[in-house]
Amino acid sequence: MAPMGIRLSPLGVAVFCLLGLGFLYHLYSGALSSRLSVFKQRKTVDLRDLLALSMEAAVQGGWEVKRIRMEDTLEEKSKGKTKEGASEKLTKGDLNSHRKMYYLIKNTYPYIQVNSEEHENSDGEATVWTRNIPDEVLSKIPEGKVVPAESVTVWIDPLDATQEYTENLRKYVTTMVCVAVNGEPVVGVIHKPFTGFTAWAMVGGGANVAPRDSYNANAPKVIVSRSHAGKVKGFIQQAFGNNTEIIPAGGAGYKVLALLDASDDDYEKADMYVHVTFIKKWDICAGNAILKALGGDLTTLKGEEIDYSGSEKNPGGVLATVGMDHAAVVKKLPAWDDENKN
Ligand SMILES: Nc1ncnc2c1ncn2[C@@H]1O[C@H](COP(=O)(O)O)[C@@H](OP(=O)(O)O)[C@H]1O
Ligand SMILES: [Mg+2]
Ligand SMILES: [Mg+2]
Ligand SMILES: [Mg+2]
Repeated sequence: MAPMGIRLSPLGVAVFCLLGLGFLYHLYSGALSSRLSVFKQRKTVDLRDLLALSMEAAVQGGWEVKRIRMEDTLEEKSKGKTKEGASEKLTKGDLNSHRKMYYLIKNTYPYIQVNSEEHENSDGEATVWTRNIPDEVLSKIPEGKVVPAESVTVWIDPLDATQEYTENLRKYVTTMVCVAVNGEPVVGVIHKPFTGFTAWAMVGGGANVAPRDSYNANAPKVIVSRSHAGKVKGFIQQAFGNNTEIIPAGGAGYKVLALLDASDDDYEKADMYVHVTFIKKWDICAGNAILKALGGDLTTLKGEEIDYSGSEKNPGGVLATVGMDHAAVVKKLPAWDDENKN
């Protein structure tokens, strides 16, 4: 009798091999994807590159803001009401600028967090940054500064002072980009679409604007909102007296520039900026970064630093100063009762 042997059918061998290969692929792809996710966590970004990109985004958004105003095709709508009941306006200038700015940044760095005031469901622009760093940046910041990509939050205000934009008060209008690292504002860009001026600064790097020579902390000229003022007048008079000069102006970006030496436009020269109603982080982050780079401060009315990560809300008001003792000013302010917190 012939010994019993196992006959392997060629089909069986093929199926067996395929199963084996599948199993190995499963193991390997698991290991590979976990390695890739480690790689992803280690992505980095250079803050000087982000500054140059932010400047480019603010300028490109600004072209749209200017064009829509010149063509008078604002298509003004209301997004709803602020907590205080003012109409929150939205125009084609806000939306077109958002599209330019958001996608330029997001297409260049898809893996960083970008928070814009506006949103849009249509397909975005296919633009990518040219990687050109302006000479004025290279000369003031000779070396880059690399940080982990996951520590970065970018805040975009595609059009600040929309209310004034609808009233054709052009000098108040800006486009803004801010880069925060671990919640701290480090790069700020405020662009003026109608003069073409771009104010920029990087904390610990450089800036193209500077504080004025002197400020009056005892009898200050205080710049405030003209369309979201709330009870700011009484608040300021309680701190500095009934004769305090109060300057109503539009735009959070404009009001920060009014503290500095910017000369592209006709700025009211203010000693401090105070805001008592609710405000969002895209309104104040760029100004905060610029003031911080110049040794100034932008805090809540209790003097607390603002964390530019997470939620967009800033319910604690704003006090912005440069070239003076910020903590001493906070002490002069009336108690802030968080009435705007939600
Ligand atoms: N109470 C409030 N609620 C929501 N947004 C406010 C606000 N007060 C001011 N802002 C926003 O902060 C920016 C500056 O305001 P103001 O000119 O009144 O000082 C404006 O940004 P946008 O124009 O980008 O919406 C405005 O909408
Ligand atoms: Mg708005
Ligand atoms: Mg704004
Ligand atoms: Mg806006």
